[in-house]
Parts: sequence; structure tokens; C-alpha cells
Amino acid sequence: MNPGGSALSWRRWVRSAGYAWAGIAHTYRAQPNFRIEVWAGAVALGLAVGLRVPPTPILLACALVLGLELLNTALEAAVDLASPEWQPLAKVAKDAAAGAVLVASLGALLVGVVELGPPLLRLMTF
Ligand SMILES: Nc1ncnc2c1ncn2[C@@H]1O[C@H](COP(=O)(O)OP(=O)(O)OP(=O)(O)O)[C@@H](O)[C@H]1O
Repeated sequence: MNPGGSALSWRRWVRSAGYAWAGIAHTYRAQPNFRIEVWAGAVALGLAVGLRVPPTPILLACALVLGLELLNTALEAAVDLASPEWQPLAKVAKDAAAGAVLVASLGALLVGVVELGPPLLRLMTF
């Protein structure tokens, strides 16, 4: 961290983006759920484009799920570091973070069904 650096420093931004990308790449390699969510989102976006429905709600739902999965991974690592032994509070932290991902995933599923369901049904009935 460089507290004296300019907030608009291009090099600083690129370095921060590199760290962020490392976190995303690590999560993609280490978390099967994240890989499933990435590919499910890609398929849903492809369908939205192919069926000519607005892709923005699906894009936002995907960003929410993937962002929360990244936070869940960060929290799991922090809890494992702080409390490798079994602790009731560690359980609360991990379970609540997993719950956040589940809530967002169910919301994303709903968005997908509402957006893609009707045009897919029309396609299948014609
Ligand atoms: N240190 C701990 N103390 C208490 N309970 C824990 C602890 N570590 C894990 N758990 C319990 O085990 C569950 C699974 O934790 P774990 O770290 O294995 O995540 P995971 O199932 O591998 O999640 P993911 O698949 O996202 O990596 C947690 O939700 C929590 O209920």
C-alpha cells in the first residue's frame, strides 16, 4: 500500500487489478461452485442474446452471484486462518456467507426463469 500515491495513478490501478484478477483466478481454480456459476451465467447470457431479450438483468444477477461467491471464498480463507479449530462463531460466519450465495443464486435463477422462460416456451411451441 502506498498512502502518499496519487489516487489517479494508472500503475497503481493496474497493480490492484492484477491482485483482484489473482483472487478471481484462484477462486475459479479452487471452487467448483464458482466454475459452475461462471458457466451457467455464460449460457444464460448467450441465451438472452440469442433470444433477443434484454441481457442486463441476467448480467446483474450473474455479477451479484459471482461477487458474493468471491466474498464467500475470502471469508472462508480468513476464518480458516483465524480459527482452524472448530468454533461456533466460525460456523456462524461460514454458514451465513454460504447463505448469502444461496439467496443470490435463487434470485438469479428466478431472473433467468422470468426472462428466458417465455421466449423459450414460444420457441418450443412453434
Ligand atoms: N472452523 C470451523 N468452525 C466451525 N464450523 C466450521 C468450521 N469450518 C467449517 N465449518 C462448518 O463446515 C461448513 C463447511 O465449511 P468449509 O470450510 O468446508 O466450506 P465448504 O463446504 O468447503 O464451502 P465451499 O464449497 O464454498 O468451499 C461450514 O459452513 C461450517 O458449518
